[in-house]
Amino acid sequence: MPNEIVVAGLAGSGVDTWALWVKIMAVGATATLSTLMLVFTITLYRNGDHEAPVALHFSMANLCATAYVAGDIGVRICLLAGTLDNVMIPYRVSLSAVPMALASLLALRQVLAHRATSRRRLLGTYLVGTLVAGLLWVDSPALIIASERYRITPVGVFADYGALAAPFFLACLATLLALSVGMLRLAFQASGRLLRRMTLFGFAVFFCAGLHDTLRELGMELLPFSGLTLGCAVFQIGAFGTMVLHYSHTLRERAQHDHQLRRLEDRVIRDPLSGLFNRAHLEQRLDHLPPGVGGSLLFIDLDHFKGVNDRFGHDHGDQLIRAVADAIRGTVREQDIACRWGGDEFVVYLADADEAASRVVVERLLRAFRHLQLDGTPSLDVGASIGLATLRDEDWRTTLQRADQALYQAKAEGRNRLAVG
Ligand SMILES: Nc1nc2c(ncn2[C@@H]2O[C@H](COP(=O)(O)OP(=O)(O)OP(=O)(O)O)[C@@H](O)[C@H]2O)c(=O)[nH]1
Repeated sequence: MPNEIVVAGLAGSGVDTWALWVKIMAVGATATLSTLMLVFTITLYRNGDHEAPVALHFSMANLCATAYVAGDIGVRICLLAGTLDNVMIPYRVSLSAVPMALASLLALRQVLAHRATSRRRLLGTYLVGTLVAGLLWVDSPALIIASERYRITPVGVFADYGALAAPFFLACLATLLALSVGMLRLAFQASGRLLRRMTLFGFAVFFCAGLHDTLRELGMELLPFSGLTLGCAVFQIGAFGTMVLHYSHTLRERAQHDHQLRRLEDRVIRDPLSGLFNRAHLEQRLDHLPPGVGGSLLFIDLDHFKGVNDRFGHDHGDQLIRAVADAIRGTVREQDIACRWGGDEFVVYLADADEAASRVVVERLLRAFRHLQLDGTPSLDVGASIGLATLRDEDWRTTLQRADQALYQAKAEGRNRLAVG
């Protein structure tokens, strides 16, 4: 049919620019969301998320939906531009997207039903979809599209169909129907899963739109526009929202998991009474100090601690250990390592501190220990004996032995003082 006659026929065909703008907005939304979904899918795969295959086939279906809408827009632009020479190209793009989308949805159904679906089976599904899509590009009265000719109706342009057209559209509809029923059953079994519920919703939208558009292609016009275009946009907006929710849920779960892991790690490396590091952790950290690193070790032992236990009871003794630990924590720096060595003994590694700097820290510690207040007791004048040794070119255990000897010296010299080893 000559173009002029076609364009003239379109003048009263109801092809309005508003419908074009709606479709352009729909394709903008679907294209953006498809891209975001694809990025999201890649992130799921990189994080080893078990929902990643679901997201992949879902994204594929969305990309096909985008191609469907884009092709549909191409047809409409050709109509408005009044040049129908190439209208069959976007028309075919749009129609080819249907079997491809169905293949993606079948693959989605397969992974939802059987997590361990073989790759060969999934590839087979996509191959069949591609072959059917390929048939749409062959002009033959025996196939789906008979020729390069088209039909003009009040709602748009339709291909000159071949013998397989009606079976093709009905097969697409039957596949959609079967998928919807299967999905319904799956969604019912896994009603708690947001992603699956969303799939169900998507199928409901797709099915209604697919039914409408199949009838429309077969000549029964219900609404003056293609339902799949808007159905795809609605579906994708919902699908993207679901993905965001799913991802935020995954992130929340991961944060909780990390928190629990940190708490467990803390239990392993900390002394439960004082909250300081335990001996094993200090030993491990000192074992991993780089060779030649500076610093010093303090060996602290409370004076007459047994007397506190005897006078005020074991609970007050525990309270004093906690108070001393707080005082140590409040005095040392972030990079230092303070540990409860055992009983009333504490060891502190002062990073990069020479003897002079360490003496300043010891002064502060002894001052902090004075007048520690425990519940229901008078202010305690807690004294501590401290042995100090700076790291040399030797094993840290040797340095600690020197600090320990210095501690005994401090005890011997009358307690509550510092001795350097
Ligand atoms: N309350 C309490 N007491 C503890 C804990 N661990 C050890 N002790 C007690 O701490 C006391 C340590 O006593 P000693 O090693 O004799 O030391 P001291 O009484 O401080 O005497 P000097 O070190 O010689 O000044 C012992 O009586 C232990 O039973 C604990 O976790 N809580």
